[in-house]
Parts: sequence; C-alpha cells; structure tokens
Amino acid sequence: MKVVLAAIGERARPAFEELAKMYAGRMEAYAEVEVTGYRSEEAFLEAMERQRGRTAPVVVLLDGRGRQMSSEQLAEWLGRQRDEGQQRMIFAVGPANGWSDEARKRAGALLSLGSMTLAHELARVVLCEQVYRAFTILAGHPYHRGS
Ligand SMILES: C[S@@+](CC[C@H](N)C(=O)[O-])C[C@H]1O[C@@H](n2cnc3c(N)ncnc32)[C@H](O)[C@@H]1O
Repeated sequence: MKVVLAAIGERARPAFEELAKMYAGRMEAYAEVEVTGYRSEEAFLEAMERQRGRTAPVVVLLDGRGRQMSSEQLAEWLGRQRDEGQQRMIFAVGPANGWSDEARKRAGALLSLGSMTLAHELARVVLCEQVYRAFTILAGHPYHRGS
C-alpha cells in the first residue's frame, strides 16, 4: 500500500515540514509513503480526477466536519483498506480557508482530528503522526502504548 500525505497551499514552514517528514520517514517501515503538496484545491482535484480508474485511490480529506475516530478506529479502518487490497490512500489537508463543498462531495471520506480547528500546517503534522500511530497499532509496535 502507498500512503500519500498531501497539503494544499503554500509550502509549510521548516519546523512543520521537518516534523511531518519525520513521521512520514518512520511510516516507511510499514508502507510506501509520499509527502506532497498542491498549489491549490483545483490542482489537487484535477490530479485526483486523473487518477480515477481501475485502481482509483481512496481520497480522505481532513476536515473539521468529518468523522472523528479514535486512533484504534483509524488503525482498524486503515488495516481493512490494506487487507482489501487498496493500493493507494491519499490523505489531504485543506487550504488555510478550508475545503469547498465541491471537494467535500468528491471525497471518499472526511476525517476530523477533533472539534478544535488547527492551523493547516499543524493539521498535517497531527495527520502524519496519527497515520504512523495507526500502522504501529496494526503492527503491535509498543509506540502506541508509550513504552
Ligand atoms: C485552518 S483549517 C480551515 C478552517 C476552515 N474555517 C474550515 O472550516 O475548514 C485548514 C485545514 O486544516 C485542516 N484541519 C484543521 N483543523 C482540523 C480538524 N480539527 N480536523 C481535521 N482537519 C483539520 C483541514 O484540512 C482544513 O481544511
């Protein structure tokens, strides 16, 4: 399975970029990982459109109005996708002013990180940590237990 961790808008400042890449690097023990950015929501949606077809990816938009899950629930869901043979999961953090309704309609799923609004750079760091955590839960790695 390949996991794409995307962000829309300006490149994150170095401190945020470094943290996102640190978790993405750790994730590589479990999946192929790509950290990428798109200059606008439109560019992102166009890229998603080009990937439609037989092996269409699951596109998960990070959104405050989305479904909230515990880390264990995210792990279970991700594990199910993997076991069902899903080859490509795209998680995307929206632009600073959020996703349009059109983007929300086209998403495979909307995922909330909680009811508080995070700065988009921070949301991507939290996303990367939670997807990494999900893989460690699936692998039975002690990271999730804090040991
Ligand atoms: C500053 S927030 C956008 C706030 C905007 N007013 C809205 O309602 O979506 C920028 C991006 O960060 C992500 N984000 C921020 N807080 C989030 C949360 N609690 N859960 C999921 N994503 C979040 C989303 O991808 C959002 O599009």
